[in-house]
Amino acid sequence: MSQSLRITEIFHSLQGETSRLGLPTVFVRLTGCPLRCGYCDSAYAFHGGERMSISAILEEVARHGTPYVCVTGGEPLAQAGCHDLLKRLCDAGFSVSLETSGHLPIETVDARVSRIVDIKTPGSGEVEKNLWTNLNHLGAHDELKFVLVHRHDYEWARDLLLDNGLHTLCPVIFSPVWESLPPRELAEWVIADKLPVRVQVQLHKILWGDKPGV
Ligand SMILES: C[S@@+](CC[C@H](N)C(=O)[O-])C[C@H]1O[C@@H](n2cnc3c(N)ncnc32)[C@H](O)[C@@H]1O
Ligand SMILES: Nc1nc2[nH]cc(C(=O)O)c2c(=O)[nH]1
Ligand code: SF4
Ligand SMILES: [Mg+2]
Repeated sequence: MSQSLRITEIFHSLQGETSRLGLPTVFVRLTGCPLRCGYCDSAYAFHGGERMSISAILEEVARHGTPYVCVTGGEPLAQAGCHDLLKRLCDAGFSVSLETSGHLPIETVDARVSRIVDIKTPGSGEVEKNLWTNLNHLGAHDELKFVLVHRHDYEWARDLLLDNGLHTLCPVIFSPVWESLPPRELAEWVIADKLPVRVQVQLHKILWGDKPGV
């Protein structure tokens, strides 16, 4: 039997995060996640979904006719078939990014994929799940991301960044939790501390609000 993955949704939108911000992109959201971040905007992907073969996923992605694909979830790497899916998307010529929680090993991901690796903060409730050895496998086309709940998260992330020179590994994003940490406050903290990070607000939520499929 050919390999299948559990899929919550496949949709076409503008990339709302990372250095690919604003690019028309097809999103493949895999079902299931072993973490429970308090702020998660994708909890509808924890359960359910529909089994799809990798060929059927590729067909659906290709139907949208755009070169950029973002594989997300849920936690995509929690499904064994994710590695094959990423490889097949790259083989088909797509420019692929992966959103991952940083809880599972990233070194086995196809080298052509741009890996966006969250570092979970104390405010997420999942800080103890960070797999710190992932930091040894980052390259220039990957990105590290901190999603921040409050000032304490900011100071924790800032100190971790500066103590370990994380910005020398790959670009680093600081993003406020939507409608929790005011983006302007985060912007002013980063300016005051002259941090070598990119402050980013989720573009798709500014455009369409916080809902599935955008
Ligand atoms: C839904 S997660 C899926 C991928 C993976 N499980 C992870 O956590 O990276 C995709 C991205 O959305 C971020 N995110 C989730 N809820 C958010 C919220 N309420 N505000 C801002 N970013 C959020 C996550 O931190 C992560 O960077
Ligand atoms: N437009 C849009 N951009 C995104 N970038 C990462 C997303 C995600 O949920 O991982 C996402 C999403 O859900 N929508
Ligand atoms: S790891 Fe990602 S999908 Fe899972 S709960 Fe956290 S933000 Fe949501
Ligand atoms: Mg999202």
